[in-house]
Amino acid sequence: MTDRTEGAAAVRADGLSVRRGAKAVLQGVRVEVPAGRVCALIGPNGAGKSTFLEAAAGLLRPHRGTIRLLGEDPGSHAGRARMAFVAQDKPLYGRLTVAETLAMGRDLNPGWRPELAERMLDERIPRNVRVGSLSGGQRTRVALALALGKAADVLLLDEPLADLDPLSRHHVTAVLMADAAERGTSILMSSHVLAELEGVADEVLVLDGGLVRMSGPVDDVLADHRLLTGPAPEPAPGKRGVADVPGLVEARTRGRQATLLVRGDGTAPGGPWQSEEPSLENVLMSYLRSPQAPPWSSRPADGTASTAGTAGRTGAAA
Ligand SMILES: Nc1ncnc2c1ncn2[C@@H]1O[C@H](COP(=O)(O)OP(=O)(O)OP(=O)(O)O)[C@@H](O)[C@H]1O
Repeated sequence: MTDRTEGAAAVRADGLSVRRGAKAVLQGVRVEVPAGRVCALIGPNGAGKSTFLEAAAGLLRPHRGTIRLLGEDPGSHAGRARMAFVAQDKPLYGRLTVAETLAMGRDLNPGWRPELAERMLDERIPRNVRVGSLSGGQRTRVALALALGKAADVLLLDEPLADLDPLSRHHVTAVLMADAAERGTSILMSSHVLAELEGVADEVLVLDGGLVRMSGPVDDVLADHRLLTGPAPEPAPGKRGVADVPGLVEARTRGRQATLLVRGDGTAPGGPWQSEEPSLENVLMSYLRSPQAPPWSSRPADGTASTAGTAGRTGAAA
């Protein structure tokens, strides 16, 4: 690591706007993903996740603002050398065998580490078959092996788990976490598999409509939210309802039972309420279902409107 980039964020976007054709996809994104962490990039279809990853990989240039990868311009030689990117469609040369693909990785990357690449594969992926004849999930494993073998400082992975069976997902996440722990690799990976991010991601970045909805450490996200479950208060004129709860992100009612996700300590009228720490999936689902809830960030420098612990009235969804 050079002095210039020592201590730099894995990815830092400052007022980042990216267009695709005439469409403004990312709109002034300001966010910092710390180095040495596994960050889950979440958001609905069309949110701008792939666009953000492609900008971080130097494949799309900003229309406005900047994006830096470990302090480097991702389009520069230094930026490209420190990063490996696996695109959503996992492009590979179908006519090469798996062994030839790995040999190509070795020839193209001076720091190639064959033992790291091998961790992504197993005996069910024969080395002598053409990549074009592998299943989608097997091709994903080969694309991830190429990325891991490069021994890059930052891995940018676009839906690496999407077409993997449950065992392969488990294997791939274990290999990625081991790489992060052993080499301090920074990993930014998009995913729709929210339940499987728990225990894997230590940071979360949520995009929606090209804007940041949430960013920060998972521990802070969980510590700053509560899940309240109890009898829904009877609506009555002049009486506080669940929609008035301070810091409310989302209220859902089923029959007489209400479940509220609130920021901060979150007290609600009526009750008794059972208060518990939500799962990461609880929190992410509530934010994705409640576009009116203000963004959340533990880092005031990030491009969200409020910070952890600042519970305010945020609206309700039944
Ligand atoms: N090659 C392209 N040309 C023009 N517009 C594009 C192109 N690729 C994506 N877009 C548009 O950019 C927006 C963001 O797309 P992007 O692929 O970044 O979203 P995403 O969050 O990765 O979605 P998904 O979860 O479906 O993969 C969408 O509205 C999409 O229509």
